[in-house]
Amino acid sequence: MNVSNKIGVLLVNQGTPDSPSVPHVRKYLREFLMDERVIDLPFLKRWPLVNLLIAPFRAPKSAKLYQQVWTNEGSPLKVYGYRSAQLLQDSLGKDYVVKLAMRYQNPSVAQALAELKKAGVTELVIVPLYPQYASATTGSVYQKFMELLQDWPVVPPLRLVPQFWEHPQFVQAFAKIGRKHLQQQNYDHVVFTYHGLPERQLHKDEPFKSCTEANCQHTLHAGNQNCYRAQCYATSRAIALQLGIAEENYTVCFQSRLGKEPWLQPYTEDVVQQLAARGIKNVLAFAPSFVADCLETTIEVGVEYKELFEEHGGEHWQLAESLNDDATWISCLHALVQPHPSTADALKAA
Ligand SMILES: C=CC1=C(C)c2cc3[nH]c(cc4nc(cc5[nH]c(cc1n2)c(C)c5CCC(=O)O)C(CCC(=O)O)=C4C)c(C)c3C=C
Ligand SMILES: [Fe+2]
Ligand SMILES: [Fe+2]
Repeated sequence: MNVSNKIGVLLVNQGTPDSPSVPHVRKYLREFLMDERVIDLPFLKRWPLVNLLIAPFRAPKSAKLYQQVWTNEGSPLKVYGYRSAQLLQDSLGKDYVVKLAMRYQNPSVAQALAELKKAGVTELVIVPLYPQYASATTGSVYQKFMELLQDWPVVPPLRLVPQFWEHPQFVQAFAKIGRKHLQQQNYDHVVFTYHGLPERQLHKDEPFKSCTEANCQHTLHAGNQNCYRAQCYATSRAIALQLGIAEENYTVCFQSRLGKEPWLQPYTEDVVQQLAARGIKNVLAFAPSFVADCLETTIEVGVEYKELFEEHGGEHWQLAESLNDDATWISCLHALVQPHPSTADALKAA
């Protein structure tokens, strides 16, 4: 019998509002922040915090920022997501069906999975688009899938792609973008700024109780290999090594803090001011926890930190653009989906 296998590939990113209007941004924030892995408080504390405090007050401010990044095609995160999905589809060929999903809002994970089911896929590969593991991101995507697959009478062979910060093509893709900037201009310093997390979230999975800033900053070992902070430092080391940037010429920091409790430190806003105070004039900033430009890169890093740097005496602050639809990044995605010949290829060869 001739069995034709089709492999469904789902690229999943964080999500973005359907439009930059206040009601759509509020709806997005509510869904996002009510995820227990994002705000890891009991429901009775999380619900009023999100629905009565954060979403109503943050939505109008965030909507104004979303209006600044919005393009004719929509939110950049989604536009680059669709482009990457199409390029990956072209690269993988007809034995694969590639879809994009957003963990929050649209296209929803449920909708994308239903489309893959309709397309008759017999295997699934889930690719959370987060280079470093965090419970709030990769963990949440995995959980969502496991919930949705509960309704499938036949659960197909499934592969959950893990964090990929050390994948050679991921590192090369960022290094290539950095090299282009370093050839155009002299920089005194490089900043690697990562999306932050509440510090407390790191200590939920520490079998060896070894997660400390000093420890995670320098080593990645069995005890902290799943630690987001340790992976962020390791990502920076890998990119810096490719670019020949010495340790004293770069700084790792964490952005986007929400609320009053301690998040991962050093905070990017403090680092920006300290660098300017040290007389650093030209900075190249990478944001390698994102694979596509979005509000958090274009506005927060590219506009807000730039203004802060200049206010404190800095002269030139440049955001290195994200991977977006870069060819090396698409080959990284291809390798993540197909690390070795697929079942379909093996069947064809037999
Ligand atoms: C408790 C709050 C938050 C945690 C924890 C968090 C983790 C986290 N987020 C990303 C990637 C993205 N975040 C984006 C937007 C965004 N993030 C938060 C809050 C937390 N994130 C908010 C409130 C928002 C909305 C924007 C705003 O109001 O500031 C986005 C999407 C940006 C877009 O253009 O739509 C991404 C992507 C990571 C990688 C991460 C933990 C590692
Ligand atoms: Fe976020
Ligand atoms: Fe750690």
